[in-house]
Amino acid sequence: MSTESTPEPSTESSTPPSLEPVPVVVAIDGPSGSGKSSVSKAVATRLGYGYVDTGAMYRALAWYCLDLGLGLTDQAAVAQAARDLPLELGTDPSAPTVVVGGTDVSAAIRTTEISSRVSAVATNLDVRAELVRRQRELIAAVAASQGGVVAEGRDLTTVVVPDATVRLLVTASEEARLARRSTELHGTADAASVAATRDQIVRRDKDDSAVSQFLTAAPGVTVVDTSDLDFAGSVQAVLDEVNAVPTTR
Ligand SMILES: Nc1ncnc2c1ncn2[C@@H]1O[C@H](COP(=O)(O)OP(=O)(O)OP(=O)(O)O)[C@@H](O)[C@H]1O
Ligand SMILES: Nc1ccn([C@H]2C[C@H](O)[C@@H](COP(=O)(O)O)O2)c(=O)n1
Repeated sequence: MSTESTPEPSTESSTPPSLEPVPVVVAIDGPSGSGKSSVSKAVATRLGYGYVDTGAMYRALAWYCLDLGLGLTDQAAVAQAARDLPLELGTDPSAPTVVVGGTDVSAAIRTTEISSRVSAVATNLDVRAELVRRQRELIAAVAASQGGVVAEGRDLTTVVVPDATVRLLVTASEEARLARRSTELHGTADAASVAATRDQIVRRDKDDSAVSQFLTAAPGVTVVDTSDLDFAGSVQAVLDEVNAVPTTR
């Protein structure tokens, strides 16, 4: 007779497998002056994520082309410059930096000259192909290394990372956007200052919207309208959207 005992049925409880965090990609688009850059930086800081400012890449290219003496409407030369662009983008949301060929151009790319001329390079489709390729690589690397990334611009939700964890269109009325940019540039939103700001908001959005959808939300993209929110309220509205999405698998 065998002395071996019959194995008891397993008494293990049916504990669910532990959930692993997945790298989070928050994609934010919006028109000029909607507050997407400042809100994205604040959200990334709060969440401990990296920050990718894709507009800074188009601005850096415009700066590089002007520094080389290229005409921004010379499509082939500007596209070649995009492929050659020696760009390093710092992704710390509390101190994002933009370096081209060893020169820190973080401030130089924010001048009125670059703001008013950058659409000429951003509407060059060969430029977009090259910069979108670089943006996808950078976003994936930052998300993997930091657990999450907030990336913002005009075509993140539709072209660059349409499969992002969270897809938002941060917008505001034209009146609110003009007032914000006017206050930022001139310290006031009086009629003369707002009029002087129109090119940077209205004309630029018209030009940029010829190649990207950021005036209306694409299917699956959530609109965050900040027209009646203060800055802290805008940050909280975006955080609420991010926190509503499961980030484990
Ligand atoms: N409720 C608000 N939400 C967000 N930003 C606000 C708000 N009120 C004022 N601002 C200010 O609006 C200005 C414009 O914001 P920001 O530069 O982030 O816009 P943007 O959408 O990134 O513009 P652009 O695409 O032209 O760079 C900033 O000075 C910001 O502090
Ligand atoms: N994903 C992007 C980001 C930016 N642009 C264009 C739009 C602007 O004219 C320019 C600079 O952007 P900003 O720094 O003002 O946000 O680049 C784009 O076409 N696509």
